[in-house]
Amino acid sequence: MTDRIGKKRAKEPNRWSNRSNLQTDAKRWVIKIGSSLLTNDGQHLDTTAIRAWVQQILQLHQRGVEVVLVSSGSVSAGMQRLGWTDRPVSLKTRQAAASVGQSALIHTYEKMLQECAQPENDRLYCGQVLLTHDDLRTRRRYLNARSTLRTLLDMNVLPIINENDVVSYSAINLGDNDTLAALVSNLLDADILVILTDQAGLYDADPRSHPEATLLTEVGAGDPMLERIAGGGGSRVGTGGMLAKVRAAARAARSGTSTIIADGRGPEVLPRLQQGEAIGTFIHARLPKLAARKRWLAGHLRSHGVLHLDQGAAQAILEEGSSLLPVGVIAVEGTFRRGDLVLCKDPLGRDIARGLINLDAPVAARCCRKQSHELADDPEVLEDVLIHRDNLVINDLLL
Ligand SMILES: Nc1ncnc2c1ncn2[C@@H]1O[C@H](COP(=O)(O)OP(=O)(O)O)[C@@H](O)[C@H]1O
Ligand SMILES: N[C@@H](CCC(=O)OP(=O)(O)O)C(=O)O
Repeated sequence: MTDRIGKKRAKEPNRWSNRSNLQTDAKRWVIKIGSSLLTNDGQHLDTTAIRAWVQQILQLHQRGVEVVLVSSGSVSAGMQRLGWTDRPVSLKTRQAAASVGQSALIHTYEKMLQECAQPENDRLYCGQVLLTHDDLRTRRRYLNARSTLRTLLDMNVLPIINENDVVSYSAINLGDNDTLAALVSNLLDADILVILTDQAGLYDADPRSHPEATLLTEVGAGDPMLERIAGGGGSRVGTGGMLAKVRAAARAARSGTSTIIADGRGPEVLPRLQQGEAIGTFIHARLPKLAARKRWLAGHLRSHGVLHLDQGAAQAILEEGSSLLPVGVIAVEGTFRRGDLVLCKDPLGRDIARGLINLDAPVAARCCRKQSHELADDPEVLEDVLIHRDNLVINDLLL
């Protein structure tokens, strides 16, 4: 198995972008810290380790990196507070432990952020975000979650995300936070997803049962080989295991986000990654972010409205790759909302493009034919571009 992977890897690095550059250039990071790492024996939060990660996150912040933290640990923290020694198995006891533990978990992060703050730097506050499966599947809630997270980032706040274990029930819960972290990476178009765990990265076999296993340094997301070597479920404490991490990397790659799996106990692991060091396993997204986004858009079947374009606007988006401005739109149809997919038609009624619109339908309707300066005083006109070119996919058949 090692040989097969070895041969493949020997050919592949040329096809991939330089990992060191990707790491140093990444401006928005989603960092996931798993249960196995956060706890001592699965029972207590390891506050010394949490302090070290908080210090590292503060360093990233100082270097202009936006960080979103996905942190497990609520069940373990709850066990600690409740004096339980065995991990709860029934859904209701697990939910109860999570309820008690989540506040302890956030309290620990807040305390560490306060203790590690440097007087010369602005204080970094954290905001708790608990998400369920439904929040990410339902378009409206998805957009709300995205907008809240973006606002927190704009306000320079560290969002700390966990699954809302108290209301998630087994049939629909995400289960492991690797999946949640990948979905959040898609939601926010993260530049990089860093999954910190209790191993140095992804090995060609489970290092617990195969001490001779070799660490893989660079692989491609979605390679079926990875699922085979990633073994089954997680450790005694963790939920998803390496398999969930490999699948999360494939999911993150859909938005062009590459993933790093690394040892969370490694000294200064986050700042060193940010400086481009080759630590852990780098899972390349293969497609650049913009191409991944456009592919996702192209596959999005359901449109919520239509924009009728004049000839100038049709030409500008088809031939010059421009964004769509309100001045080139003659009329709008449909009851779409900001963030929905809409079709663009030219004066002959042909579907020439599809894209994500920046305004709700009534606001878009009153912007038609108007120049940007005519819209400057309208508080509901949140953007002067109707569809940004990065969110626009042209109908190739017409070119
Ligand atoms: N190929 C592999 N490489 C590395 N670890 C593996 C592999 N296959 C299975 N594992 C196991 O996955 C565990 C990490 O997953 P998990 O316990 O869910 O961690 P976390 O709580 O950090 O999400 C490791 O401790 C390791 O035993
Ligand atoms: N939401 C749960 C975490 C679930 C879990 O263990 O996930 P993971 O750390 O990915 O193995 C908690 O906070 O305890």
